[in-house]
Formats: sequence, structure tokens, C-alpha cells
Amino acid sequence: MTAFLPDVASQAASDTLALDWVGMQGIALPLRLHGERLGALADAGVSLDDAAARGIHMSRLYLALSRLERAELGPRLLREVLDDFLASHAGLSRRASLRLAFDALLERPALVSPLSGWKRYPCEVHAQLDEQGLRLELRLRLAYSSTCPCSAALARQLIQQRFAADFAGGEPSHRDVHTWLGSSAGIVATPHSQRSFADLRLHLREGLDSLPLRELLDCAEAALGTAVQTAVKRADEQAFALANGQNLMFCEDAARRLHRALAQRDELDAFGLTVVHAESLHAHDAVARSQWRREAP
Ligand SMILES: Nc1nc2c(ncn2[C@@H]2O[C@H](COP(=O)(O)OP(=O)(O)OP(=O)(O)O)[C@@H](O)[C@H]2O)c(=O)[nH]1
Repeated sequence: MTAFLPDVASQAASDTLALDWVGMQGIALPLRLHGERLGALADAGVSLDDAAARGIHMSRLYLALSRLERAELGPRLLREVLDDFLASHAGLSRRASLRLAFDALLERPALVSPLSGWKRYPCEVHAQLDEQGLRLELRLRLAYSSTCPCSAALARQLIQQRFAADFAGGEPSHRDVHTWLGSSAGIVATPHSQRSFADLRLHLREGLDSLPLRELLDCAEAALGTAVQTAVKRADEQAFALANGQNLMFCEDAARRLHRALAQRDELDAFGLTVVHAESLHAHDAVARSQWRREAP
């Protein structure tokens, strides 16, 4: 005979108060993304709208997460899990939410050489279901290089001044100038660059079949033009130097580029973005933020 197990969660609460969110944080679980299995951490919860109920049923949320192991992560699967959360808390909860944090590994080709390597993108999926329906947000972080346009202009001025000094009164030949341009004695100054980050909070529109994670990362990297690289030979490094020179960026420039590119994306209803240039000129960061919402038709 099964022993009687007291069920405290089902008792009436002595202190009656509805709660915004109750659940579990940091649950380890495997996901399937792009056909690959990857490790994730989940925060799963519901609102506790029945003020008189003592508690929610954590085990029901935990067990509902097992769906995520079996199928490709996408809007439909997230909806099923959140439907399970609410169905298993009928009468207790009206809102369910799920946050998944994981690293997406994407293979990226080198700029010139026939090489490739893996790049890690920290990602979060935030899903919420209530009377208004399902809301999905993708949070993506991507790293890129930013070369300061002010520093580049100041460096060019120094190079001009050195040119004037080195060839004062002379008529340098093509060969002289060519040699001078290839020397560190001629090119006396270089602009500073920094590893920079863009944090994107992307609200997905309803009705998408899949999570457009790769597409949105590609779009953001193309807009910036200087994404950090994986496998790099000298030819790739030279191409990267050219990309940096052709994409000089203050943090404001990077934020505007990303804003313009993301506002064109059909998959999005709204977004917020933050770019952080981890300055090498200063010990503090330069930061710009922007947000956008699709206008009602
Ligand atoms: N609600 C709640 N449960 C907690 C908490 N900390 C641990 N738990 C435990 O989570 C476990 C699972 O709770 P339930 O889902 O209600 O488990 P159960 O009663 O066996 O499952 P059901 O029959 O489906 O209700 C219980 O053993 C709780 O004690 C907490 O802070 N709140």
C-alpha cells in the first residue's frame, strides 16, 4: 500500500496574496537546435493568481520541460511547453513563462582563406504565454571590432605631418613614396580598435515556424562589417584590417547600423539594442542604445 504523503502545496495559504512569478531557475536540460543537441539552463515559472493557494506544483513545470529534449527548439514547441504549464495549473495561474539560456555554436568561414571555425553566441529565448497569446523574445550577443573614426583621422594627420617633414622641399618619386608608405617610420600612428559587443533583444512576430537565430545574427554581423573571426591566416588578417578601415565606428555608428538593418526584418515586431565598445583609449566603455517598434498598419 502506498504511504500517504502530505501535499502542502495543495493546502490553503494562511497568508493570502497573489504572486507575479513562481517557479525554478537554473534547470539544466538538453535542447535541440539546428539538429544538434546542446546544453541549456532554463527558468520556468507561472503566476500564482489564486491568492488562497499555498503554492504551485514545481514538479509539473519540471516534467513539462522534457518536451524540449525531443524536438527542434521553435515557436510551436515553446507554445506546447507553456500550454502544459498552464494546463497543469488550471485555476491557479494565468501566465506562464520560460527562459532558456544557451550558447549557439555557428560555423563561420574565414574572410579569404578556405578555412572555417566555430563561433560562440550567447543566446536567450524568453517565452511568455497569457490571455494575450504567446510572446517570444530572442536575446543575442555578438562580438565585433570597432576602430575609432576620430583616432583614425588623428593618425592620418600625424602621417601627413611626417610626410611633410620627411619630404620637405623635395619631389619624392613614386618609388620613394611607395617605400615610405610601407615603413613604420612613415606610417607613424595607428588608430585604436576595441573588441565590442552588441546585445540584441528581439521581439519575434507571431506565426513564425522557426527561430530565426542564424538569420538575425547574419544580418547584424553584415550590418557591422567587422564581426570577430575564427580561423585566421595572414591573408584573413589583412582582409580584416581592410574591413576595419572601411567600417570606422563610434558606438553611435554601430547602434545606427544595427537599428537600420534590424528594422527591415520581417521576423521582428520590436527590438531593443545596446552596443558596448570596450574602449582601449579609456578604462571605461562607450555605450549606445536604441529601440524600435513596428507601427500599427
Ligand atoms: N510550491 C513549492 N514547492 C517546492 C518549493 N521548494 C521545493 N518544493 C517541492 O517541489 C516538490 C514538487 O511539488 P509538486 O509539484 O506539488 O509535487 P506533487 O504534489 O508530488 O505533484 P502533483 O501531485 O502533480 O501536485 C514538492 O516536494 C515540494 O516540496 C517551494 O518553494 N514551493
